[in-house]
Amino acid sequence: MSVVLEVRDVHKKYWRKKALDGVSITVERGKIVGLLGSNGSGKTTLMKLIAGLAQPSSGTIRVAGASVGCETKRVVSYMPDVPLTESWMRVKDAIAFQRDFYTDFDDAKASEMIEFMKLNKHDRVNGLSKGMQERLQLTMALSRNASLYLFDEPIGGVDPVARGKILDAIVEYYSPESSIILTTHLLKDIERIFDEVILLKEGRLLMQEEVETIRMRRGIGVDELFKEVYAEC
Ligand SMILES: Nc1ncnc2c1ncn2[C@@H]1O[C@H](COP(=O)(O)OP(=O)(O)OP(=O)(O)O)[C@@H](O)[C@H]1O
Repeated sequence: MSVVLEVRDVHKKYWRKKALDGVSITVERGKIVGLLGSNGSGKTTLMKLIAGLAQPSSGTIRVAGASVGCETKRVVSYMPDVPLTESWMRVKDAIAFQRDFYTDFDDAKASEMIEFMKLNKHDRVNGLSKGMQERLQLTMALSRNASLYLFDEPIGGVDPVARGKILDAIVEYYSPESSIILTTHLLKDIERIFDEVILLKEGRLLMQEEVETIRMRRGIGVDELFKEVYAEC
Protein backbone atom coordinates (compact mmCIF):
# COMPACT_ATOMS: atom_id res chain seq x y z
CA MET A 1 0.00 0.00 0.00
CA SER A 2 1.43 3.41 -0.92
CA VAL A 3 2.26 6.11 1.57
CA VAL A 4 0.37 9.41 1.39
CA LEU A 5 1.99 11.18 4.35
CA GLU A 6 5.44 10.96 5.88
CA VAL A 7 6.33 13.10 8.88
CA ARG A 8 9.94 12.75 10.03
CA ASP A 9 11.30 14.08 13.32
CA VAL A 10 9.22 17.25 13.21
CA HIS A 11 9.72 19.91 15.85
CA LYS A 12 7.67 23.09 16.14
CA LYS A 13 8.40 25.85 18.59
CA TYR A 14 6.31 28.96 19.26
CA TRP A 15 8.93 31.15 20.95
CA ARG A 16 10.00 28.97 23.90
CA LYS A 17 6.92 26.74 23.81
CA LYS A 18 7.52 23.33 22.21
CA ALA A 19 4.26 22.48 20.40
CA LEU A 20 5.76 19.44 18.64
CA ASP A 21 8.82 17.57 19.82
CA GLY A 22 10.30 15.08 17.35
CA VAL A 23 7.09 13.64 15.85
CA SER A 24 7.40 10.95 13.15
CA ILE A 25 4.35 9.29 11.57
CA THR A 26 3.44 7.55 8.31
CA VAL A 27 -0.06 7.35 6.83
CA GLU A 28 -0.93 4.97 4.01
CA ARG A 29 -3.51 5.55 1.30
CA GLY A 30 -7.07 4.51 2.10
CA LYS A 31 -6.75 4.91 5.87
CA ILE A 32 -8.92 6.92 8.23
CA VAL A 33 -6.71 8.00 11.10
CA GLY A 34 -7.72 9.53 14.42
CA LEU A 35 -5.24 12.15 15.67
CA LEU A 36 -5.83 12.18 19.40
CA GLY A 37 -4.53 13.89 22.50
CA SER A 38 -5.59 16.09 25.39
CA ASN A 39 -5.91 19.87 24.97
CA GLY A 40 -2.67 21.50 23.87
CA SER A 41 -0.97 18.24 22.84
CA GLY A 42 -0.15 19.54 19.34
CA LYS A 43 -2.91 18.14 17.10
CA THR A 44 -3.89 21.41 15.38
CA THR A 45 -0.23 22.40 15.04
CA LEU A 46 0.57 19.13 13.26
CA MET A 47 -2.41 19.58 10.91
CA LYS A 48 -1.37 23.15 10.08
CA LEU A 49 2.15 21.99 9.23
CA ILE A 50 0.83 19.21 6.97
CA ALA A 51 -1.56 21.69 5.29
CA GLY A 52 1.37 24.06 4.68
CA LEU A 53 -0.12 26.87 6.80
CA ALA A 54 2.88 26.94 9.15
CA GLN A 55 6.51 25.84 8.90
CA PRO A 56 8.18 23.25 11.14
CA SER A 57 11.16 24.49 13.18
CA SER A 58 12.94 21.33 11.97
CA GLY A 59 12.15 17.96 10.40
CA THR A 60 10.48 17.03 7.11
CA ILE A 61 6.90 16.48 5.93
CA ARG A 62 6.10 14.85 2.59
CA VAL A 63 2.62 14.47 1.09
CA ALA A 64 2.26 12.04 -1.83
CA GLY A 65 6.05 12.08 -2.15
CA ALA A 66 6.48 15.88 -2.32
CA SER A 67 7.71 18.29 0.34
CA VAL A 68 4.95 20.53 1.72
CA GLY A 69 4.43 23.51 -0.61
CA CYS A 70 2.27 24.65 -3.56
CA GLU A 71 2.18 21.16 -5.06
CA THR A 72 0.96 19.47 -1.86
CA LYS A 73 -1.64 22.20 -1.15
CA ARG A 74 -3.36 21.07 -4.35
CA VAL A 75 -3.87 17.57 -2.94
CA VAL A 76 -4.59 18.36 0.72
CA SER A 77 -8.09 19.38 1.79
CA TYR A 78 -8.03 21.00 5.24
CA MET A 79 -11.04 21.74 7.42
CA PRO A 80 -9.76 23.90 10.29
CA ASP A 81 -11.44 24.20 13.67
CA VAL A 82 -12.62 27.73 12.74
CA PRO A 83 -14.94 28.53 9.78
CA LEU A 84 -13.25 29.41 6.48
CA THR A 85 -16.21 31.43 5.22
CA GLU A 86 -16.66 35.25 5.08
CA SER A 87 -19.61 36.90 6.85
CA TRP A 88 -21.15 38.28 3.61
CA MET A 89 -21.43 34.81 2.05
CA ARG A 90 -24.46 32.65 1.52
CA VAL A 91 -24.01 28.86 1.41
CA LYS A 92 -23.89 28.94 -2.41
CA ASP A 93 -21.11 31.61 -2.33
CA ALA A 94 -19.02 29.50 0.03
CA ILE A 95 -19.35 26.53 -2.31
CA ALA A 96 -18.56 28.70 -5.37
CA PHE A 97 -15.48 30.06 -3.58
CA GLN A 98 -14.20 26.54 -3.05
CA ARG A 99 -15.00 25.61 -6.69
CA ASP A 100 -13.06 28.65 -8.00
CA PHE A 101 -10.10 27.95 -5.77
CA TYR A 102 -9.52 24.22 -6.31
CA THR A 103 -9.30 22.38 -9.63
CA ASP A 104 -10.19 19.07 -7.93
CA PHE A 105 -13.61 20.42 -6.85
CA ASP A 106 -16.35 17.90 -7.74
CA ASP A 107 -19.72 19.61 -8.50
CA ALA A 108 -21.75 16.42 -8.44
CA LYS A 109 -20.34 15.44 -5.05
CA ALA A 110 -20.98 18.97 -3.70
CA SER A 111 -24.64 18.91 -4.81
CA GLU A 112 -25.19 15.50 -3.25
CA MET A 113 -23.55 16.58 -0.01
CA ILE A 114 -25.52 19.86 0.22
CA GLU A 115 -28.70 17.82 0.03
CA PHE A 116 -27.47 15.17 2.46
CA MET A 117 -26.33 17.79 4.99
CA LYS A 118 -29.73 19.54 4.68
CA LEU A 119 -28.02 22.83 3.81
CA ASN A 120 -30.01 25.61 2.11
CA LYS A 121 -27.95 27.28 -0.64
CA HIS A 122 -29.60 30.64 0.04
CA ASP A 123 -28.92 30.77 3.79
CA ARG A 124 -26.42 33.33 5.05
CA VAL A 125 -23.38 31.61 6.57
CA ASN A 126 -23.24 33.91 9.61
CA GLY A 127 -26.83 32.89 10.43
CA LEU A 128 -25.97 29.18 10.55
CA SER A 129 -25.87 27.33 13.87
CA LYS A 130 -22.52 25.81 14.94
CA GLY A 131 -23.61 22.35 13.76
CA MET A 132 -24.85 23.64 10.39
CA GLN A 133 -21.65 25.66 9.97
CA GLU A 134 -19.67 22.44 10.53
CA ARG A 135 -21.82 20.63 7.96
CA LEU A 136 -20.98 23.39 5.47
CA GLN A 137 -17.23 23.24 6.21
CA LEU A 138 -17.28 19.47 5.85
CA THR A 139 -19.18 19.74 2.54
CA MET A 140 -16.59 22.25 1.26
CA ALA A 141 -13.67 20.04 2.29
CA LEU A 142 -15.10 16.71 1.10
CA SER A 143 -16.29 18.12 -2.25
CA ARG A 144 -12.68 18.13 -3.36
CA ASN A 145 -11.13 14.98 -4.79
CA ALA A 146 -8.03 15.33 -2.61
CA SER A 147 -5.39 12.77 -1.65
CA LEU A 148 -5.37 13.75 2.00
CA TYR A 149 -8.21 15.25 4.05
CA LEU A 150 -7.44 16.92 7.37
CA PHE A 151 -10.47 17.48 9.59
CA ASP A 152 -9.93 19.37 12.85
CA GLU A 153 -12.85 18.61 15.22
CA PRO A 154 -15.30 18.29 12.31
CA ILE A 155 -18.54 17.48 14.14
CA GLY A 156 -18.15 18.78 17.69
CA GLY A 157 -21.27 20.94 17.33
CA VAL A 158 -23.45 18.46 15.43
CA ASP A 159 -26.32 16.93 17.41
CA PRO A 160 -25.84 13.28 18.45
CA VAL A 161 -28.52 11.93 16.10
CA ALA A 162 -27.08 13.59 12.99
CA ARG A 163 -23.52 12.74 14.06
CA GLY A 164 -23.86 9.07 13.12
CA LYS A 165 -25.22 9.92 9.67
CA ILE A 166 -22.50 12.45 9.02
CA LEU A 167 -19.82 9.95 10.00
CA ASP A 168 -21.31 7.51 7.50
CA ALA A 169 -21.21 10.29 4.89
CA ILE A 170 -17.51 10.92 5.58
CA VAL A 171 -16.77 7.26 4.96
CA GLU A 172 -18.96 7.20 1.84
CA TYR A 173 -17.77 10.44 0.22
CA TYR A 174 -14.04 10.00 0.58
CA SER A 175 -12.25 7.94 -2.03
CA PRO A 176 -10.36 4.79 -0.92
CA GLU A 177 -7.43 6.24 -2.88
CA SER A 178 -7.21 9.02 -0.33
CA SER A 179 -6.72 9.22 3.43
CA ILE A 180 -8.33 11.15 6.25
CA ILE A 181 -6.73 12.44 9.43
CA LEU A 182 -9.32 13.60 11.92
CA THR A 183 -9.01 15.12 15.39
CA THR A 184 -11.80 14.69 17.88
CA HIS A 185 -12.66 14.57 21.55
CA LEU A 186 -15.87 12.62 20.73
CA LEU A 187 -14.14 9.26 20.74
CA LYS A 188 -17.11 7.10 21.70
CA ASP A 189 -19.04 8.31 18.66
CA ILE A 190 -16.24 8.44 16.14
CA GLU A 191 -13.83 5.58 16.92
CA ARG A 192 -15.83 3.15 14.78
CA ILE A 193 -14.61 4.81 11.57
CA PHE A 194 -10.91 4.81 12.49
CA ASP A 195 -8.45 2.34 10.96
CA GLU A 196 -5.58 3.72 13.05
CA VAL A 197 -5.00 6.17 15.86
CA ILE A 198 -2.09 8.50 16.58
CA LEU A 199 -1.71 9.61 20.19
CA LEU A 200 0.12 12.83 21.04
CA LYS A 201 1.03 14.02 24.50
CA GLU A 202 2.72 17.37 25.19
CA GLY A 203 3.96 17.50 21.59
CA ARG A 204 5.41 13.98 21.61
CA LEU A 205 4.20 10.91 19.74
CA LEU A 206 3.01 8.31 22.24
CA MET A 207 1.85 5.71 19.73
CA GLN A 208 0.55 5.05 16.24
CA GLU A 209 -1.40 1.83 16.11
CA GLU A 210 -4.16 0.07 14.18
CA VAL A 211 -7.48 0.05 16.03
CA GLU A 212 -7.81 -3.67 15.36
CA THR A 213 -4.44 -4.32 17.03
CA ILE A 214 -5.48 -2.26 20.07
CA ARG A 215 -8.67 -4.32 20.38
CA MET A 216 -6.88 -7.66 19.86
CA ARG A 217 -3.80 -7.07 22.04
CA ARG A 218 -5.26 -4.93 24.80
CA GLY A 219 -8.89 -6.03 24.66
CA ILE A 220 -10.12 -2.43 24.83
CA GLY A 221 -11.48 0.20 22.46
CA VAL A 222 -9.92 3.56 21.61
CA ASP A 223 -12.11 5.44 24.09
CA GLU A 224 -10.87 3.26 26.98
CA LEU A 225 -7.28 3.45 25.75
CA PHE A 226 -7.51 7.24 25.69
CA LYS A 227 -8.81 7.33 29.27
CA GLU A 228 -5.99 5.02 30.42
CA VAL A 229 -3.22 6.94 28.66
CA TYR A 230 -4.38 10.40 29.67
CA ALA A 231 -5.65 9.43 33.13
CA GLU A 232 -3.27 11.72 34.96
CA CYS A 233 -4.11 14.80 32.83
N1 LIG B 1 0.20 30.52 17.43
C1 LIG B 1 0.63 30.04 18.58
N2 LIG B 1 1.43 30.79 19.38
C2 LIG B 1 1.91 30.31 20.55
N3 LIG B 1 1.62 29.09 21.04
C3 LIG B 1 0.82 28.32 20.31
C4 LIG B 1 0.28 28.73 19.04
N4 LIG B 1 -0.47 27.73 18.54
C5 LIG B 1 -0.41 26.73 19.45
N5 LIG B 1 0.36 27.07 20.50
C6 LIG B 1 0.67 26.23 21.66
O1 LIG B 1 1.14 24.98 21.18
C7 LIG B 1 0.62 23.89 21.96
C8 LIG B 1 -0.14 22.94 21.05
O2 LIG B 1 -1.33 23.60 20.60
P1 LIG B 1 -2.35 22.92 19.59
O3 LIG B 1 -3.39 23.94 19.27
O4 LIG B 1 -1.62 22.32 18.48
O5 LIG B 1 -2.98 21.76 20.51
P2 LIG B 1 -4.24 20.83 20.28
O6 LIG B 1 -3.81 19.45 20.61
O7 LIG B 1 -4.82 21.05 18.94
O8 LIG B 1 -5.24 21.34 21.40
P3 LIG B 1 -6.87 21.33 21.50
O9 LIG B 1 -7.30 19.90 21.71
O10 LIG B 1 -7.14 22.17 22.71
O11 LIG B 1 -7.42 21.94 20.24
C9 LIG B 1 -0.25 24.55 23.05
O12 LIG B 1 0.52 24.68 24.21
C10 LIG B 1 -0.57 25.92 22.48
O13 LIG B 1 -0.76 26.86 23.50
